[in-house]
Amino acid sequence: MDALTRHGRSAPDPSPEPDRAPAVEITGLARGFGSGERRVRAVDGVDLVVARGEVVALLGPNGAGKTTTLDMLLGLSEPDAGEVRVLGLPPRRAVASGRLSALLQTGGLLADLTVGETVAVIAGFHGATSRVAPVMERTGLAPIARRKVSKCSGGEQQRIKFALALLPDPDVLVLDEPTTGMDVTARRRFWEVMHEEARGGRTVVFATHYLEEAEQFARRTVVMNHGRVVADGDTGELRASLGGRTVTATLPGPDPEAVLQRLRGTAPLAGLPTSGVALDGARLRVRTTDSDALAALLLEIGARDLEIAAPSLETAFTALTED
Ligand SMILES: Nc1ncnc2c1ncn2[C@@H]1O[C@H](COP(=O)(O)OP(=O)(O)OP(=O)(O)O)[C@@H](O)[C@H]1O
Repeated sequence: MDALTRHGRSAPDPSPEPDRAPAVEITGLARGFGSGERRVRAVDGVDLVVARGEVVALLGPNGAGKTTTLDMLLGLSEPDAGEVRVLGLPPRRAVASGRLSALLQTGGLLADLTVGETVAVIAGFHGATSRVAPVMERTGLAPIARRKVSKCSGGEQQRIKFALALLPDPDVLVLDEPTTGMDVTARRRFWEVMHEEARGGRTVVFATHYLEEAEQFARRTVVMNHGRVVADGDTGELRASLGGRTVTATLPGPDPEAVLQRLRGTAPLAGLPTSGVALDGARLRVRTTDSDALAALLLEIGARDLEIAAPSLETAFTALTED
């Protein structure tokens, strides 16, 4: 059996893990830095339950509290308040038993070792030497196994860290901005591998700045801002949460302004907020909940190049996190 499959775990975990405990259970989590006036509430009352096998994207602007949350999820720092359980266990026990691992932004690699040596040494710590070859293969490191870590690009070093995170065959994988430094091809390859891992039943929680990564990869997205969860749900629904569609078309005739004025008095444009209507030259752009009726009206008056688009996740994200 492929050493990477989810069913080949040879050493059963002796911990008294409740069978049905969720992959991640975070309750009332809080953590601040500094004191007095300067106190920053980095994480300010976060509740989050992630079911086993879920893939969840954690989105938020810089300083939203994502890394601080992930650090506590991994047992790297202690909360001021609240509790974290991973598979029913305190995070450190989950890490010690190899059921939880991570690819973090920080944490160095030893520059003088080769890629192959790095993976082999860490595999030794985990008692997972049989997984070295399949993990190297899966993460695309086999062709550069003899290269010194110091000669690897930023993206390659991320792949090495990813390989190290896979070595213990974890049930829960936490990734903090995993594709930083990777070019487009490497990012695509990385997510292909992650898809395979998730299909195999691993739970994946990842923080990212790339909205398209959440959109393409995570069925569920959690948006954080100022240390709190401001949205949590199906990624597609979140995208559509602003409601409506954007309808764009080129207006006919020499005086688009006058055409727009006339349209303004007609349903469904009549009554729409001005902020949702923009005219750039002859190109009209309208956000509306009745895109069918608007499209019909525009075609009727001879508008051209009609486009109807759902709001992007980026639009939803900006609306959710702007102050
Ligand atoms: N060790 C620390 N000491 C003081 N302040 C900190 C510390 N770690 C984080 N903070 C502050 O806590 C807040 C949350 O930071 P955090 O790194 O968790 O955000 P983030 O969402 O991961 O941001 P980014 O996307 O930039 O990585 C920020 O205001 C940050 O400056």
